Amino acid sequence: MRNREMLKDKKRIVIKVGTSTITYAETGNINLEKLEKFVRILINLRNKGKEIIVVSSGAVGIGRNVLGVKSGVKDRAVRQACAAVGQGRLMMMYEKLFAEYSQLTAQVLLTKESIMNEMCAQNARNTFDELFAMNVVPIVNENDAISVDEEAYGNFGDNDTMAAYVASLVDADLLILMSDIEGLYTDDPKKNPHARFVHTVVKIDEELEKMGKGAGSDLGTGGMATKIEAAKIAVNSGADMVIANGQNIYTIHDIMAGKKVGTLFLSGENALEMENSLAPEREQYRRLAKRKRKETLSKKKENYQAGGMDYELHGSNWQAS
Ligand SMILES: Nc1ncnc2c1ncn2[C@@H]1O[C@H](COP(=O)(O)OP(=O)(O)O)[C@@H](O)[C@H]1O
Ligand SMILES: N[C@@H](CCC(=O)OP(=O)(O)O)C(=O)O
Repeated sequence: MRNREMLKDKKRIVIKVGTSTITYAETGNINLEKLEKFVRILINLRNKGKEIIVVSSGAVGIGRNVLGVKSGVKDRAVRQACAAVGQGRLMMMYEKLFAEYSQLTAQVLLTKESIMNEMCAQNARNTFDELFAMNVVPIVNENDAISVDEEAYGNFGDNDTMAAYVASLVDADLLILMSDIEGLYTDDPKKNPHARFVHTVVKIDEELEKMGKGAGSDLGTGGMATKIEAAKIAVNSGADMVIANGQNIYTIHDIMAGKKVGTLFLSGENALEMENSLAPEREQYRRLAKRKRKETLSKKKENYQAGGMDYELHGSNWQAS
């Protein structure tokens, strides 16, 4: 379990790619080479018998690019128009690439209501089940052209949490978020050079939540904060989650092979197993640390004695008096 072997056996997998993964940051154009590789990886996973759902961002970025709209436009109608144009272009590219391997795809555009309203959610669940039965790969995005943030349910705004809701809706056992960074650090490494990488998360607590800051680029939405939100939803629904760098899209192979790439968030059952398996190692470490502390203390005492100095015990530490 601890060496991520269990990832090999995952059957129903939701894979989310961010705008930064499928477009060139400098030009905003689609990265065709990467998209093609991505599609091949997905078909290969299908060939292995996995059930795949793709959550793909990119509608707004691609639409902006083809319409020549400058980045950073905040006007909602413009953004939604960009999404409407971009979504078509995005889907056309996926269709074309999947068709090369005779793999059928389906566009599923969701709103927050379609997940939060139990009747809509049941409909969506039935649709996904039917698509799986028909061997179709669903390609999901938020219905950006119509979703608004003021109404009863609001909108997702970011595909990280939406992908987690989708994973929960279809009872996926793994959610993979391909990002522009290799995973979670203790702080945004673009701003804090001392940030350390986190390989595995067993428990999402307040301290961990504080690590996740906003997006690091103009293209990204949500940053690490929404990915931690997504992790909470995923692990609570019983799916493990991995955040990895989409720069090298073949990393998906490594994840599925159980290699130690990205940050793995363990779901309840797996987290418990990990905790238990770590217990003897922790105990061993505690004993070792205690022995080392004792050795250091007696060395200190010896040094005081050798130097003819007076010393006394302060708490559990020898200090010169
Ligand atoms: N604790 C953190 N660890 C890693 N990245 C972080 C952290 N806090 C904020 N970030 C930022 O989140 C970004 C990734 O999210 P985002 O910009 O939404 O891109 P994407 O949509 O490609 O996932 C990183 O590039 C980084 O700048
Ligand atoms: N639904 C939006 C993407 C929102 C989003 O989360 O974007 P990203 O941070 O690039 O994954 C779109 O397709 O442009």
